[in-house]
Amino acid sequence: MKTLVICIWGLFRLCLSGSGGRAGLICFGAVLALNLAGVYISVRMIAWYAAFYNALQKMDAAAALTQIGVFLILIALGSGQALLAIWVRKIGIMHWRKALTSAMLDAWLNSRAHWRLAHAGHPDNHIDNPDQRIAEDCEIFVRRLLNEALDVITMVVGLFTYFSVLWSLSTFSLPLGFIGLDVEIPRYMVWAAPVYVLLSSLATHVLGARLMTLNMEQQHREADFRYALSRLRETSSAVSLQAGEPAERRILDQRFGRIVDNWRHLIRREFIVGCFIRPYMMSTMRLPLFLAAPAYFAGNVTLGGLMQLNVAFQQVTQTMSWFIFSYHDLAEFVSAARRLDGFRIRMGDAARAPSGIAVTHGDVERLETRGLALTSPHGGVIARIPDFTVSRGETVWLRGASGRGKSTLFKALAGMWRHGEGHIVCPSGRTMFLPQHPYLPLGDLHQAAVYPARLLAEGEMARPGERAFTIAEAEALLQLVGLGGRAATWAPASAETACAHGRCIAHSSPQGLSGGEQQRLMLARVLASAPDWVFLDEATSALDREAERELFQLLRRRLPGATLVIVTHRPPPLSGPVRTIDLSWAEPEEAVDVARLRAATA
Ligand SMILES: Nc1ncnc2c1ncn2[C@@H]1O[C@H](COP(=O)(O)OP(=O)(O)OP(=O)(O)O)[C@@H](O)[C@H]1O
Repeated sequence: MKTLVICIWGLFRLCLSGSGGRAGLICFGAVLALNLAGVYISVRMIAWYAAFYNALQKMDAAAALTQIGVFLILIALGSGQALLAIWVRKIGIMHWRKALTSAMLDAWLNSRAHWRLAHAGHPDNHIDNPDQRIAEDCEIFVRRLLNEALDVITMVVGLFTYFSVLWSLSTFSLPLGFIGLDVEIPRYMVWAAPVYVLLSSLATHVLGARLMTLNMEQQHREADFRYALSRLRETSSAVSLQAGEPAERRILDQRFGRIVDNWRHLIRREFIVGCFIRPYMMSTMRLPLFLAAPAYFAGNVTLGGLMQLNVAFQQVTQTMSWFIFSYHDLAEFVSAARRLDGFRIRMGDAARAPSGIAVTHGDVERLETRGLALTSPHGGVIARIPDFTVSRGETVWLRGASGRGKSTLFKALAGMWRHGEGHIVCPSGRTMFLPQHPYLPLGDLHQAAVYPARLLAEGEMARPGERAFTIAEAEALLQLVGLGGRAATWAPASAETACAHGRCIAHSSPQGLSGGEQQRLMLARVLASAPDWVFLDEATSALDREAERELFQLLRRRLPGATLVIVTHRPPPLSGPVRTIDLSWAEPEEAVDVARLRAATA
């Protein structure tokens, strides 16, 4: 329980971060005030019952007519209060969700936690479906937090109010002579309400305890299924070419089957809890009438008083029954909070994870590795890298057989790969790594050409110090790499549209470009970024020899002072001097003592 409170408090503090947090707090206060106004209207409504039914009992038509007018005013006020509270509540949810999502995105993207979590290696550090946690759990957490917190506060205030009304109305006692006891229970209607609710809450908890775990599991399985579907959408060309649809279907069926399995348990459990909650809800409407009937027949209370008592009792039981009615919502809230908190902790751990490889930043002139050994996350040795130094302006070909650790070496040079030992002195200038598999971001082709820089909208100016490009500049870059005019005609195979800067753009998928075209696009990005150091990991493997030669010459012409570190399986077709560093002999001769590495870096 203590850890749950700490976890909810930690997430709540994230909701309060930034300007959205303050705006959400103001909304919270406004809804609270409206809810308290709602309690006041309910108390007036209880009094109305006595006035109206007494007027009916006395056959006083004029008084009854007046009470109908009062009723209409109360209904108008109550409806206005309820609608306004819902509206402000939703605005508050929006503000806090924005703050929480932003904090989660920061944690996920900063310190490359997103990469480290995906490549954690150890199953204990693995985190499933971060997309679901950020998109869905943040929304559930904020919505439930705001709703339940407001309900609890309103409930406590309402409870005192309704209780005092019930106390003032229940002046009569219940003689227990009918069960042979010579005692009376004074104000028995007051005691009946909490006893009834407490027993019912206990029963609900016992019956519904498993709902929490089942709900959590359901969200987890739903996210797994969604992930498989979106992955199929992204890789549909590869699946189709290999006629992999039946295999995909099997995977999807299996994942959906897991949803159905859990769903069955969930439905069964909800049914069991419902078997209790339904009659409970219905009985609270009539129970007070039955309980107060002896007092009515004994002449201790009028018809109006009976109706007033009925409503006051209902208000007390309904308010106290918050726990019972909200059980499902609370279960969902707790599971979302736990998932989010687990995610937050893992992201923090991933960002702080010690590295066996010491990376320091020297001057812009030099890249150096000393005693570098790369291991897998599980500790197996991937490669020992021979010591090498690369100077500014050089062109270096890193060669080595497939699987020798070239891409992993690049990741280590980029400061991402932490498993292993040794020392890297990185150059301090602007660096760019082109990965082996081209990446196309969401957005149009112009945006993709200047990624990760920003594409300016028509007439927009770059912010001071910002690297941003106009559409004309992006088009010029595309022309340089042989993709001129493609942005206008390009219709990606699976496109969805979204509106940005007032115009609709196609969300691209790699299927819209050939492999070679995707690599050309990546090289346009290098020209846009104009880095001092360029690391190309088989970045031209899909191009024919002539196109490869042209593009390398283009790179050299446009970036004459840049260092090119190239990983390819065939010699890069460059006319100038190219130094070769051979990684082939870098096969491990002995296993790296991973325990020693961990101890050294802890
Ligand atoms: N996250 C990881 N977990 C475990 N092993 C990994 C991981 N990433 C890479 N490896 C292993 O490290 C070895 C080197 O992989 P890497 O991709 O660096 O090779 P490469 O030299 O670039 O190969 P290729 O020329 O085929 O692209 C491979 O055996 C690979 O399975």
